[in-house]
Amino acid sequence: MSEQKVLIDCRDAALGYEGRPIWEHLTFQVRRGDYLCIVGDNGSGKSTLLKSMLGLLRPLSGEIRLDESLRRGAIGYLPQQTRAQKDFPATVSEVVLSGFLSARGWKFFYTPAQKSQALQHMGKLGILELKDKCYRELSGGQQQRVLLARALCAAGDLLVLDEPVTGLDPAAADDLYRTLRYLNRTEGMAVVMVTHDIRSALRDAAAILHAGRDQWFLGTPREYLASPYGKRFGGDLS
Ligand SMILES: Nc1ncnc2c1ncn2[C@@H]1O[C@H](COP(=O)(O)OP(=O)(O)OP(=O)(O)O)[C@@H](O)[C@H]1O
Repeated sequence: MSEQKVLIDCRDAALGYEGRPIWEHLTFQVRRGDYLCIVGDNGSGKSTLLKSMLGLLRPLSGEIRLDESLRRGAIGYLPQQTRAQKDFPATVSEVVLSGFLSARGWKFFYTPAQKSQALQHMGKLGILELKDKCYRELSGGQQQRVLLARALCAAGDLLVLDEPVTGLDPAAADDLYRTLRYLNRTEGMAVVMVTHDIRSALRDAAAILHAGRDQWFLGTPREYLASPYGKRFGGDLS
């Protein structure tokens, strides 16, 4: 068992709306350096869980406890992109820097430290040369990198991603996964990702949480493949 700091501690939680639970008796932890993929059919409750993890939806019972830094807003969140966002008329730098908005408080300008951090994140994600370009003129893969750099500005130890490769071609998707592996393995960031890409979940995740209609399953990729949920995919880990 990892000795890393616990970021999210979910204990016997029931999650849902108007008193009707979608998840029941949900218990799991996310620690620094974890890589958790949340999978399951459409409508099975994945977004409901993300909203609860982000503190946007209160559990019906039980509790989801967030580490102090997360409660102060240090969560890098990459939401599903809407069409309107794809057409956002701002430069790449402006979009990346907006990741600091919640930390900026009453100030009107970004601090030199924030500007330099934003440049570092852009460098790390290979988009530095795009910094003065207009966001809406970029490819889908480049846009996701910009949004990831933006999420890193807000992130402390945790990145939360909602179907991040939707609409990307296989090469761009692989690029994004490689970057996430780097952030996870080299920088120790915890990654929590909702995904329909079961192959990448089996390859990269340390744990898979399956949202089922009546019950959920949590285990390693190997345990998942041996479970009734994973057997459906009939794949292997090679
Ligand atoms: N605000 C809400 N109020 C009431 N019910 C909701 C609300 N949001 C979602 N639901 C219901 O909760 C259930 C789970 O929805 P959720 O969006 O969490 O599923 P999902 O697994 O993320 O689906 P998808 O893969 O399609 O994104 C669905 O039956 C949905 O209709």
